[in-house]
Amino acid sequence: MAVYTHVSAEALGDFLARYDVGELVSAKGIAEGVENSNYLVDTTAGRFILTLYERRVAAGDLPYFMALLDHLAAKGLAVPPAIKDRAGVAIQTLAGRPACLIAFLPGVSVSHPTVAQAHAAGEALAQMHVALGDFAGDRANTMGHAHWRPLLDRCGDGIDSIAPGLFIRVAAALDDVLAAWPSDLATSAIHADLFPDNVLMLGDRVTGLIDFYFACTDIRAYDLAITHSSWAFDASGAPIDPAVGQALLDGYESVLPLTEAERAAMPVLAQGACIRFLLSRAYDWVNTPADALVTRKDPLAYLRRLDWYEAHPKAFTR
Ligand SMILES: Nc1ncnc2c1ncn2[C@@H]1O[C@H](COP(=O)(O)OP(=O)(O)O)[C@@H](O)[C@H]1O
Ligand SMILES: N[C@@H](CCOP(=O)(O)O)C(=O)O
Repeated sequence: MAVYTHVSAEALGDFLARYDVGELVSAKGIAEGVENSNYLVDTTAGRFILTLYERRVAAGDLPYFMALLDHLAAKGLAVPPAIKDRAGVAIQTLAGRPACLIAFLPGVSVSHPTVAQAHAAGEALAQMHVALGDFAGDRANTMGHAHWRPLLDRCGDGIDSIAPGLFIRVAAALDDVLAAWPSDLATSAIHADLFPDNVLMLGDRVTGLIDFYFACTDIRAYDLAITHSSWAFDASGAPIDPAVGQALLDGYESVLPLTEAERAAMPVLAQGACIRFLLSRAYDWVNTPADALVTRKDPLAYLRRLDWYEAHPKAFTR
């Protein structure tokens, strides 16, 4: 459940009155997601998403995220731009939180991607990278590789309560990955969290890419590695049909072929992706009470993926 901030009907009605979006009909908290509070809002003019930014989203980063969404939407990509009120303002304050009213996109996120769906997601990621080639915005990756050791240190010994020996296991993997981390690959704005739950689909068609709140400037192929680490495995971290992971890569390369240097770096980028999500999940696991409303995500699913990438160094070889 991810509704951290309650918005009263009165406050929402006053908020919507700033916009040309009709009258409030209904509003329901959305259970999916872990970062922000999201409501599905129906008005007499249509359907919208109301997002109140919590936790890891800094208000100062919102102009970057909104500019990125406007850039992609202007190029015809299926992303949800924020709606502007009558004064042209997109980033608002509601119930004491930064808040945006966002275009609703149709589609559902798949739990068990098929080959065709993974191929379409890979294509959509590459199309996004192409469209971001001339995006001027810049945001440092606050969850990037330079932050992983400090994050592991902040988890501390507590991480061993998740699995005995986890601290030492992650520290060793981190040493290897940081020693091999590439410094010469193309960078651009990346999504950095394109998990299946952030891709809306109807059948085999991508109808929306959402949740850009980790977007940042980083290695472009790292975005593909993050996406692979989330699409090619099930929720427990076990690899699903290898054809699904391959279809994701094929879909990506049908639009934007990898360079040889990018392909060679994919194993270390994928292991880095595993460490990044293992650590953020572990930090949340250790710091979120087991009875909190939000569902904690399993850090060990990312340890299993890390094990798999380490054991399959040729997974990205043609
Ligand atoms: N623009 C949108 N159109 C349709 N549904 C959306 C949209 N944005 C979010 N959602 C729904 O809300 C859920 C949570 O959104 P998300 O941005 O992933 O939250 P969080 O940032 O908390 O992880 C999504 O899984 C999806 O069901
Ligand atoms: N995708 C991350 C957590 C971020 O959650 P999201 O719902 O905002 O995508 C993970 O699975 O660890």
